[in-house]
Amino acid sequence: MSTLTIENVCSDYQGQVVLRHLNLILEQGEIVALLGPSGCGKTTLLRAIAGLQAISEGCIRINGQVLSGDGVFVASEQRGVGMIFQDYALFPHLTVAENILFGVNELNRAERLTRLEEMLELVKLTGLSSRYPHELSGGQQQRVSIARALAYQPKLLLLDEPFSNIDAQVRNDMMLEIRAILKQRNVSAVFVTHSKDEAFVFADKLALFKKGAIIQHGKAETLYSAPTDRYVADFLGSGNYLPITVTSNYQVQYSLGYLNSTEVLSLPIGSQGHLLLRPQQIELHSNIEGNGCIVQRHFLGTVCHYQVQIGDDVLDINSQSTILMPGQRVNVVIAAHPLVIFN
Ligand SMILES: Nc1ncnc2c1ncn2[C@@H]1O[C@H](COP(=O)(O)OP(=O)(O)OP(=O)(O)O)[C@@H](O)[C@H]1O
Repeated sequence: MSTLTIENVCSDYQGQVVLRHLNLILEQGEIVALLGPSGCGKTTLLRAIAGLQAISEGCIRINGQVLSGDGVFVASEQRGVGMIFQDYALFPHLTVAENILFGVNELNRAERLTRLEEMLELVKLTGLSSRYPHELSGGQQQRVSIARALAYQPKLLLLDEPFSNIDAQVRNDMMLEIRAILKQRNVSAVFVTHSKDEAFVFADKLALFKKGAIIQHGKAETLYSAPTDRYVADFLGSGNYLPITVTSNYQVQYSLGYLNSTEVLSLPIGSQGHLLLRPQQIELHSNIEGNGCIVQRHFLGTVCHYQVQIGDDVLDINSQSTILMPGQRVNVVIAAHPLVIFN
């Protein structure tokens, strides 16, 4: 059974529509990132799942039980949902132990202690149970908020930009660490972020928002390499768009020749469009009679970013070859792959 089902959900603030017919299914143990620019409705959906925001249409279910919709509205505290916020929202006057056990009411004293020890070990804070939040680092405070959310064994965890206050240098490790904790306990989670990089690291699937609607939902790799439109393609990474004409089910023509697709093209033969090429999908080979010319070079550490003129187009290309210099001629090679074309 799926953990969370969002079906045709709409929501508004005083008549102003902010969520438009959203559909999303989250399987047990899956982590989905609600991704999109500021103001597109990510937090509103999270709040609707938590029972902090009414919906005007559709239905939200957890493990088959209707929580919002069909004339039903289950109160937030009865939904079995844990929340982790950007600012951790710890109680400053309570110790780590008291914070973690705050929502755990049904256990006796011995069971509470066992639960506390288990949580402290899980988030690697054993020995710090009597400290107060101000005596912890930002990362430790975030781990307390995770322990608190997991301590009462929620059916679903909701995370609202939980890493945006964490130093960039430790953020990646922290995301991997928390992801491992959720995977270890098979917790399903919905994670709000406006950062594609965070979504790639933390989530199994992405739901990309645009103005209150989900434009595409699926594995990060699918959205990156097979985006359904330019909005998705551009949100997830930079790209070049080459004008092309489809010449067969597996081939297109561009200004310098032909390119082959390893999958059948969706556009009919004769149609025109723009081919998406990610900067790393183009190879460069030094060649004094080559079809391209380096116009700019920018060293980025693991790769070099080049701008290369071919015909009338300037392409952005990332290459591991760092020895090419502006003015040098190169051969631009685009290997056959599943071509993505927008018309
Ligand atoms: N309490 C409110 N009253 C009226 N409008 C609101 C309220 N909260 C949010 N909105 C509006 O609803 C829309 C969606 O907001 P929401 O907070 O869900 O976006 P978001 O994608 O989470 O943005 P961010 O990444 O900036 O947090 C925005 O246009 C916002 O201005």
